[in-house]
Amino acid sequence: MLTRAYQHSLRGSHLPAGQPLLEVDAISLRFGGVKALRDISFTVTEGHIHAVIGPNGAGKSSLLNCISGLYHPQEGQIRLHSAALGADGTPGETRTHTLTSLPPYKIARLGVARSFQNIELFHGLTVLENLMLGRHIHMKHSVLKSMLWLGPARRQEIAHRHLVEEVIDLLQLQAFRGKPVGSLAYGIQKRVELGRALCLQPALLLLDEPMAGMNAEEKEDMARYILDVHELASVSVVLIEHDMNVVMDISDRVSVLDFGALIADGTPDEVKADPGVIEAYLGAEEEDAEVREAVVKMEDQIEEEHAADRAAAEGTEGGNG
Ligand SMILES: Nc1ncnc2c1ncn2[C@@H]1O[C@H](COP(=O)(O)OP(=O)(O)OP(=O)(O)O)[C@@H](O)[C@H]1O
Repeated sequence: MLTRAYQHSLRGSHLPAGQPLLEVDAISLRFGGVKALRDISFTVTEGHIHAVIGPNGAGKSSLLNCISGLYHPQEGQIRLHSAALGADGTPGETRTHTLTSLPPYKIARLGVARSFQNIELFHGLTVLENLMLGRHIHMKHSVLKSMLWLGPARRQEIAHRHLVEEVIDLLQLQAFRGKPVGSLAYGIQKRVELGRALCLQPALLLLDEPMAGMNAEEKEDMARYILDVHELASVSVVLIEHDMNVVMDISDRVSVLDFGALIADGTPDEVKADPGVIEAYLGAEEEDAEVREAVVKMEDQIEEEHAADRAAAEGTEGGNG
């Protein structure tokens, strides 16, 4: 819940809602003989939560890595649209940036912020320090000088602190502000990671499985925070998720990957009813069930062998006594 009115906009884009923000246009990515992405096209709309879902190995993280510049697809283009802010505060001239050939830091400067599947925070630093590091792109003075309170760096730090405090408030991190990130529960660390990406004032927020490894209650909390980021801060989000049920309630649009191909792209209701999607997910579930069954059988066998060993050892001890 909001506790006060916010002064800073956390949204880095000035495009009107409903316009194309990110266009993924016929991208293909190969690793040697592995085709991780095959001719993928879809559009992310300004103001949307756009989920990309798919079973393990479908290509979701590869796609996110292409958008954020960690991977460069061999074919196709990814374009980001932006608008300058006019003097009267309304959106001005629009520009298109081709991301496909840019390095990650330039893509981040254009306002594309991301969180990672495995938490990538500084575990020895506090929540506040980690969030301040999320502001580095907007800082003229180094973070080190700011931490040392030197001259103009101090004024800069105060301005950035205001924004960071609003992120802390939005994500209800007040109780953890001064604690080292490494000492916090996993679910809170994931929230701090979301906060750090938000501190960039992103035009587009890329979240890579923000609910991975969480129990049902933690997943529900995280979904609530993502909705708050979207509704209260109006930030557009691309959300990668493995679990179809988690994203259906909060997404405006869903793209489904399977074996590197886009098998569906539509509203949650359209995607849920798509026979190809149902088959891909049922297939994956059946495979999971087969693996689980094999593991149970193996564990039973190991247990039987241990029991036989123990019985033999007891028999030997009895004989010696
Ligand atoms: N750096 C890499 N080198 C070689 N192969 C890779 C690399 N990254 C991904 N792949 C391969 O590309 C395919 C897609 O993997 P990716 O991690 O994108 O899938 P995913 O949908 O994110 O899976 P998960 O849900 O398990 O995270 C897989 O076959 C994977 O082994």
